Amino acid sequence: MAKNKLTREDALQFHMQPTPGKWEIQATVPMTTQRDLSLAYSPGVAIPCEEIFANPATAYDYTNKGNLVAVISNGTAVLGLGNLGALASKPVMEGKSVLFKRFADVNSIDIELDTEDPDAFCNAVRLMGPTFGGINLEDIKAPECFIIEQRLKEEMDIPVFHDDQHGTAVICAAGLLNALYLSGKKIEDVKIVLNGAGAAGIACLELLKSMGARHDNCIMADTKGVIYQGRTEGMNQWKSAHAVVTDARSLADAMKDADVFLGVSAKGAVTQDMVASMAPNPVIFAMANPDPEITPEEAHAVRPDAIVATGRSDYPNQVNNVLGFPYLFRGALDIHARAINDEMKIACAEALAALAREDVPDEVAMAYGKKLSFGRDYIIPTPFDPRLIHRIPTAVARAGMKTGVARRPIVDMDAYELSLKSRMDPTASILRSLNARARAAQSTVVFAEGDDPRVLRAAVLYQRAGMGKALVVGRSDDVRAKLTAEGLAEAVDEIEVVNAANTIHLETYKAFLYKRLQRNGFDAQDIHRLAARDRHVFAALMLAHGHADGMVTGATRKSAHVLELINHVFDAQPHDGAVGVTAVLHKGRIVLITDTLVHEWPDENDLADIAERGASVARDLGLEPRVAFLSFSTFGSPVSERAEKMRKAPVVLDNRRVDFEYEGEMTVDVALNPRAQENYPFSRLTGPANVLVVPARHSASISVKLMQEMAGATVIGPILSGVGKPVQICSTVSTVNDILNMAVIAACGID
Ligand SMILES: NC(=O)C1=CN([C@@H]2O[C@H](COP(=O)(O)OP(=O)(O)OC[C@H]3O[C@@H](n4cnc5c(N)ncnc54)[C@H](OP(=O)(O)O)[C@@H]3O)[C@@H](O)[C@H]2O)C=CC1
Ligand SMILES: CC(=O)C(=O)O
Ligand SMILES: [Mg+2]
Repeated sequence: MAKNKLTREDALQFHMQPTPGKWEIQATVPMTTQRDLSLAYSPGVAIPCEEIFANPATAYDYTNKGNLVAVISNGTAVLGLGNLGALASKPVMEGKSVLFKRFADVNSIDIELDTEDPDAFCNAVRLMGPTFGGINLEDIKAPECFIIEQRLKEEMDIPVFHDDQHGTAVICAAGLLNALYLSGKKIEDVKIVLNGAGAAGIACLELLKSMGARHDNCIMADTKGVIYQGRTEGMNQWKSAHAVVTDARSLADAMKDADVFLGVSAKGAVTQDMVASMAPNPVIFAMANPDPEITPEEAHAVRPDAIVATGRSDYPNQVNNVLGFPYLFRGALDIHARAINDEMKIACAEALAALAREDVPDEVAMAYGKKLSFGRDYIIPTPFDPRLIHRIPTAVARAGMKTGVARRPIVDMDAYELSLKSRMDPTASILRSLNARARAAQSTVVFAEGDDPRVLRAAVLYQRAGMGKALVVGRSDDVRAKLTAEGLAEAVDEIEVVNAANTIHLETYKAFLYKRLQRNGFDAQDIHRLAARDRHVFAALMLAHGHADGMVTGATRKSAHVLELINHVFDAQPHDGAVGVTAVLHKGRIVLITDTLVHEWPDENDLADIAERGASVARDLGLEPRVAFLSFSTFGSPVSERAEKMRKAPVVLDNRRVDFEYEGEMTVDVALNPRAQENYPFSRLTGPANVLVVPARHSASISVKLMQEMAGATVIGPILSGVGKPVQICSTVSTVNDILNMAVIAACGID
């Protein structure tokens, strides 16, 4: 079943926030000083221009050409939505660009050309050749796409690849190899019916035939029905090449006794009756996007013996070209290929099929919240498989070198494989695995501030993402009005609103609170006010009594105030061992900064406690902790009274015999930079620190906010640790995503 229900509103919000669209450009060189300007621009820029003029191959050394791919469309076949035109295709093309970056670290820009004329299209693309290392054509309808691709391949000296044709064919072939293996059938013997005789359909059938499928066993159909020999209506030369002698005229006729159905046509093109008439153990790839020809539920209802795949990410077996184009181009770019040829495509298909049969690493299981193993529901690797980046491009590059399209062959393949591994951003996998853990935990999270639209959105997202149950503290009519104003009216019935008026536990909560606070100047009336009217306290009481597994608050009030209120219910004071740990993610690195919430001016013993909590949170996030005690001096120089406690804290830890690395005092550059660390060979850190213990809360706050504002770092936290229950306090400037991240941390039980 499709698990993660997406609404139109979700999709539109995603595309609007934080800025319209899905990507932006950043400089990779410093652009701060006069000298930087003179190098990046005139006069310095003249030198590489002259070098490239003298030797064009050096464009790969002095410009971004070698890692830049254009995603180009005219919008004539946008997914399965039809001819929406150039402008409306832009979200898909921006999407392909970010997939290039995310999965294979290929820089990519989208270009939408407002023409249906193949000549005009080819001219525009050809003239852009010098800019790019490769051209990925996308969502251009058949038959024009065949003419365009063929011409551009002839006219350009960089890879030109129509993703909907060859990307789809490669993934379809990989999935089919494995599906047939599982159903005990051979490609030479099976009867294949393919619906949709366009870009994807023609290319799929051609590749499968080159891999052994027999012409007479393959029937192709389009909107006019079966493409039989002698048909004249709606034909073209590409369809004619696949016409067969057959009595079948409709798709239903063709599907009778078929072993394989491949759909690259449109939503709902296949009925349950058609599926029911197929041969035993049928293979059904309903690849139309965004909605398949038939859903897996519908297909399985009539044929439980079928292996079913779709193009979507919310069902098992996603047969989608996202598994192909990033890695095909990565391999091609890395050998400065002139083209992506058939051998490279087949190498890609075989490598993907082989990968799916291997043991799946735990990391992937974490990302998907379940163990995957080769079988009917796992015939093809999942897009988040971290092995793809080093396994597929190497296979593609090898095939390219063997077939002579490499301008710069790779000499050391082992080193190449290693360099591919290091391209991927480890922070992405941390966030992904937290999400997966939350999904597996299915925790009930109480969102204390149900009067804030950001909180409501986060609560709805939490629940819709299948993480568990979201409870929001608030008044039902107010929540309803706010959700409706946010365009989320249908979510009103999805999330549960909780408050003092609708709980049966109010008296229990009050008794608990009275017991804790009666000797601190609180009388019965104060207790009633706190328990019944303060949403932070009410949510904390729910958590304390096991009526929720985690709580999130702090979006509407300063964290110090919120912490004070939480302290009525939990022991979250400095002397209780509570600590705030903030994760800062930037440029593929993650560091935890602590204490960002509880201790104003910790002494050396507090600092040692803080280090222990920081190390524990690091382990919870999947990091092996290396703790640095930070100051403005390193190992006693310069001497300063203010640095004294940072010098003493490691000594306190020495006596505690903790099981993680720590060192200090040191400046932040020594903590983070391995070269700066070389000056201190006696240091006990074996690498850059990932937990930074700072001298005071104000320095913590300054560091985190500086990273956020100046560098655009992603900040998660402060994660409140040491309270014994997952209470997470976000900041008043939190976005919906920040609040959701805190809910995920709470849901994972990190405390
Ligand atoms: N999963 C994946 O990775 C991919 C999936 N696709 C999907 O494949 C589909 C086609 O894309 P593409 O090849 O680029 O588009 P094209 O426009 O090039 O081709 C579409 C083809 O589908 C046929 N068709 C359309 N509707 C029906 C129908 N109801 N019954 C039978 N045939 C139909 C058309 O028939 P006619 O010739 O008679 O007009 C045409 O032959 C889309 O849904 C797209 O999302 C595409 C690429 C990748
Ligand atoms: C996946 C894709 O490229 C398409 O559906 O068009
Ligand atoms: Mg496409």
